[in-house]
Amino acid sequence: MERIHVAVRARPLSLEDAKTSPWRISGNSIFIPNHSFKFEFDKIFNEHCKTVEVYETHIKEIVAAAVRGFNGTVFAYGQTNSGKTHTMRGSKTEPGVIPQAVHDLFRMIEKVSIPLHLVEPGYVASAH
Ligand SMILES: Nc1ncnc2c1ncn2[C@@H]1O[C@H](COP(=O)(O)OP(=O)(O)OP(=O)(O)O)[C@@H](O)[C@H]1O
Repeated sequence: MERIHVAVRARPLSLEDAKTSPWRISGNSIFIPNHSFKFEFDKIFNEHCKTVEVYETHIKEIVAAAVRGFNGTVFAYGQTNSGKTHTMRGSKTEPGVIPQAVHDLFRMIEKVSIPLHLVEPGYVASAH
């Protein structure tokens, strides 16, 4: 995996927004029809994707690498209401990547033979 991986997650639009949003997704690109620009990303998850897919695609391996001693960071960036909390924290019905990572982390720790691990959880949310 590349050292830095940039993925976009599109969230479902309201009916009103869907009428006016000019943006279209094609593969891993976002564009406005009849305009020359096109923005390419490592991965685009469309509005139908579930958080588990986001987690399984890129984040699970970062958690696994952390257990092997590698540093890793996952952060969500976006305008207000774009779905950062939905993706990171989630809900009971659709857990976010944080609860999925914590679950996996302890499952992986149980399996390795090193007797002692120190887990120091932290969570930072910033609004500017
Ligand atoms: N992929 C999604 N599927 C369904 N609903 C979503 C999705 N992403 C976000 N939402 C809903 O959209 C609303 C805004 O999402 P959320 O609170 O996660 O945004 P945010 O980026 O954390 O906003 P803020 O920066 O203002 O805290 C919430 O009601 C959330 O449940």
